[in-house]
Amino acid sequence: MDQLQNKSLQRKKWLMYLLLIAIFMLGFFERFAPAVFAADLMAEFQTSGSMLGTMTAMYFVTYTALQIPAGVLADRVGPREIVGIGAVIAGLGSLIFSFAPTYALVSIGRLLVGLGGATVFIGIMKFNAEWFAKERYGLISGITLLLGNLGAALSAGPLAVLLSYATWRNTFFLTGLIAITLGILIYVVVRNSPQEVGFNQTQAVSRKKNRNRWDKELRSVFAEKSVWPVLIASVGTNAVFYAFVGLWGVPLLTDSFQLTIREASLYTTAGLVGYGIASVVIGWCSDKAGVRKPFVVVSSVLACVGWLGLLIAPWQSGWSGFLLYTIVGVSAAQMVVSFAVVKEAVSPLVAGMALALVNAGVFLAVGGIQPLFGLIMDMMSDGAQVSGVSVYTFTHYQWGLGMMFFISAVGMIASMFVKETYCGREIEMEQKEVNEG
Ligand SMILES: NCCCC[C@H](N)C(=O)NCC(=O)O
Repeated sequence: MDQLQNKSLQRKKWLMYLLLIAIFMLGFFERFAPAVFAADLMAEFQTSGSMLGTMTAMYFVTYTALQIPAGVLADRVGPREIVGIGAVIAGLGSLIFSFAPTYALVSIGRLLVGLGGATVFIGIMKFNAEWFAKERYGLISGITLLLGNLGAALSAGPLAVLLSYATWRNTFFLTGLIAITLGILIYVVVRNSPQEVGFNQTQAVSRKKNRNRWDKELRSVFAEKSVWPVLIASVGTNAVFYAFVGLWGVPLLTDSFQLTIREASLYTTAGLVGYGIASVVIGWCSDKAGVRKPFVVVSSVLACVGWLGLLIAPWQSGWSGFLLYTIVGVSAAQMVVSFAVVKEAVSPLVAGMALALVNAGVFLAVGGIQPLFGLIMDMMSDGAQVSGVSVYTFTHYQWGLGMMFFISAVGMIASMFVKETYCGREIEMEQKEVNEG
């Protein structure tokens, strides 16, 4: 390939990546935006908090349930089709949400947003695997997760400001239109691999050559021993962190140290910022070093240190609290290397399924850890309530933190069993040996 061709290929690749990342960020925005509208939604539909929770949870349930099918489709059909169509479905869901006159219809809208959105992350990770050099997979995965989380951050602060000018209906109407437009553009512009635009310099194996049955392949991914330690290690770092910042991280500080919600959110923000920055740094460092496992193990150890610190160290609100929240956030960036390991441990033909399995596992774990944390605190509390709301002290939270430490310790043990994939070079060497032999 001459220099001119290479330049044109690079331009096309980044344009396609930009379109995909735009819909990924929009998806993250939609995922968390209902939190900002909670009061408006409850008032408009005359719902209780639990009904509102059920409606917003529809997104997560659908999203999680569809991860594996999305992985199968990413491998068998391709990112262009699944993300393009998924974005249009999510956009239609968002439009229905914005017009819905009833609770039932607003819930259907939310469900469609989850259904369409479920294809996006796995689609991008598959696209990255096909289009970017394997030596850069860690870095590009880190950048992808960082940008997605930026979409989540936009749904918190800036959306709250925007709400003084626009209603939730206008906001979802606009995001719906943007999602549909992006979906169409993705379908038209994105190509699944460089071969599709006439270049033949990728490590990807053409889907056309794959005549295996998808269910057999999926079973082979579930049976792949090297995937499970990665998943357990990721639960011990990433799932515990998400479960904490998503629910218990703020009340722990307001109940134990009498901080305001605004002050307490600064600590979870510190964790998220640490997570975002560390995602890019760990991906880059792992690519540069040419190894994955040491980064997985060190992150798991860091998670244990962070949770143990929150559990037994004499920390307070202030720098010590910020430090511990940041440590558990930084450790969660292990996910970037975890995704790279599973992608490299399996054949490129089933990379989407393997990535989906780990992502779905982490989502499921977050959904389990959050109520378990509350349940443990309820079991340990004397049932004291103020205006019908349970009152917890730091001692109650310590039981929940103990569970977090336990999960991270199990993850750390699992991390020792993670396979070293040498950034994909191992598979390449094995394939070379097979070809030569
Ligand atoms: N509830 C959040 C789980 C996060 C899992 C994983 N770290 C992630 O960010 N996945 C990206 C996605 O949007 O699926």
